[in-house]
Amino acid sequence: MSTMAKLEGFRNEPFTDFRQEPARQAMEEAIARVKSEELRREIPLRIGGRDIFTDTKIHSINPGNLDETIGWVSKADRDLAEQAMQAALEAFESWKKVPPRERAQYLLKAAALMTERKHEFSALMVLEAGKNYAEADADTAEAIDFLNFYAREMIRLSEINETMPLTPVPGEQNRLTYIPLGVGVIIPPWNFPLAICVGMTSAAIVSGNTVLLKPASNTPVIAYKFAALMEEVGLPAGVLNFIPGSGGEVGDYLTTHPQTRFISFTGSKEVGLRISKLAAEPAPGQIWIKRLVAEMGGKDGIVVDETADLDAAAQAIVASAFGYQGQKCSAGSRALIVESVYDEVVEKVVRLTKQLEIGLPEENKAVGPVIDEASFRKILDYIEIGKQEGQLLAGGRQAEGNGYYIEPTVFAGVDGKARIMQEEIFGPVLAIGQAKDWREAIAMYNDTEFGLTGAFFSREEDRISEALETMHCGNLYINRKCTGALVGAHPFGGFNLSGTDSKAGGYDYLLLFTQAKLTSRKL
Ligand SMILES: NC(=O)c1ccc[n+]([C@@H]2O[C@H](COP(=O)([O-])OP(=O)(O)OC[C@H]3O[C@@H](n4cnc5c(N)ncnc54)[C@H](O)[C@@H]3O)[C@@H](O)[C@H]2O)c1
Ligand SMILES: N[C@@H](CCC=O)C(=O)O
Repeated sequence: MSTMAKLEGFRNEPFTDFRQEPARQAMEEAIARVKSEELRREIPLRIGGRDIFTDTKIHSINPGNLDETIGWVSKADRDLAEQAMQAALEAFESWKKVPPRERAQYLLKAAALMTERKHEFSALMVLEAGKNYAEADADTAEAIDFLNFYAREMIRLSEINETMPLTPVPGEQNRLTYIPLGVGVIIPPWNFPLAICVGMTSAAIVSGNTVLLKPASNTPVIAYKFAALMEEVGLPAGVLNFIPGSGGEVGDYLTTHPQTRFISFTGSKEVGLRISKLAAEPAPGQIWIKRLVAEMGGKDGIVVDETADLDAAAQAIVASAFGYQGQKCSAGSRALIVESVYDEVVEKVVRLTKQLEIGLPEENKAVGPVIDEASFRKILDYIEIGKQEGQLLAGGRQAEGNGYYIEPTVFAGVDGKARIMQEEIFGPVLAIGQAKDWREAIAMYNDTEFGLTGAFFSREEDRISEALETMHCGNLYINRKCTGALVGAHPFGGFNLSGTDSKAGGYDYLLLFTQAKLTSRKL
């Protein structure tokens, strides 16, 4: 790899405007191409640079068209997970010595290729994850951003002694160096199947670690496309090992493995807490405390006071609740509105919700399917619970289509302690509650075990200042929706049971995948 001459400052990859006909056409063509050239393939594991095909497979299907196979993905078992661990341990010995600038080059090259083939990556997500064009495009843009951002961050950390010198001591030469940890297990979720997978993996790799990537079982084909891209840019064999498999079997095996140095997990609270517990217990022969980064669920919400721009607030509530069918950890599944404007905001939210078109993501409808049958059943169960806990004002049923379609659903008059106000549903279900004033609305917002994203709508500066201090969450937004964090601009991570607040896309993130070594030399 050639060393880099001059690197421009980081800028976010722009989103595509699909209202423009050429952009829409380009995406339609990419979907047609992916359908004819990339679907229904047998996808291997990649261990130490070798393809391994297994008899047992994950059958990845299109959640919006259940007859469409996306791919047949080989599945690792414990033996293969162990082979991957050995390959990663071996590769670590050489990868850790590759200079940071050189490691960063692999990410920059991958970012450039992904940018060239942007619609191809997005098209595969439209089909495998059920994202509409804008949601898939934002996912790919975020993946490109992570690659570009973490490459630059690794270079910055490697030059830290120049930019943040240690306090000088006469007669000593002191240096701080961020060195890698070892072999890490990367466990991403399916809901940002490219962005989060790429972000978690590339951060660990560029920091000098080698990894075992266990993709989410609903979206392994897009994860493989990323793994293949890293090979295309020449990443040495064994640095990124691709091992799809059952969370219970492969996940537990690697979580408890004595040579696992760190685990980077993004997913549900339940699985995150299980990993946290298992990883805390040292295995025989283990000589470190495993480092755990765990980003988990949310019960995010939007607070609206009586001075707010109510149209903007209603639009933000609908976008936050129903973007990607409410399947974002940042989804605004609660709205807390002061009583004097409650009826007006509810009426606006219901009207906007009823305008949302439901249908096939490849036809770019606003609302597509939820990810799988288990989610579909769980969400419909929560809707039944909601009917006991609030007033159903929109949706409330399965929608038509050969997939897991559910109508965007709004419940109003929901008590702050109700289950649909407290539990993460992870689907297109919004619970609206009424507060006597804005302080009570904030108290209702804070009354949760989570603390990921939130938004406050008001025109009063004093209230905004107070809300900025009192709303307890990792990502708090004023007068805008609570989804859509941008890499570098809105470092992302939550409080409480939303996780370890690792701040993906932020300036502290790579520190989680390194250990700082201080050397002091007497002159
Ligand atoms: N905080 C964030 O940044 C963030 C971002 C995206 C999603 N999420 C959360 O993720 C959840 C949705 O994603 P999901 O359904 O994929 O979550 P999940 O917890 O079911 O699965 C996440 C990953 O963990 C794996 N897994 C399952 N059991 C395991 C085990 N015992 N050991 C190791 N790995 C195991 C899965 O295969 C998958 O790859 C939601 O709760 C959402 O809020 C959080
Ligand atoms: N970072 C994304 C959410 C990721 C979790 O699902 C957002 O800000 O909307």
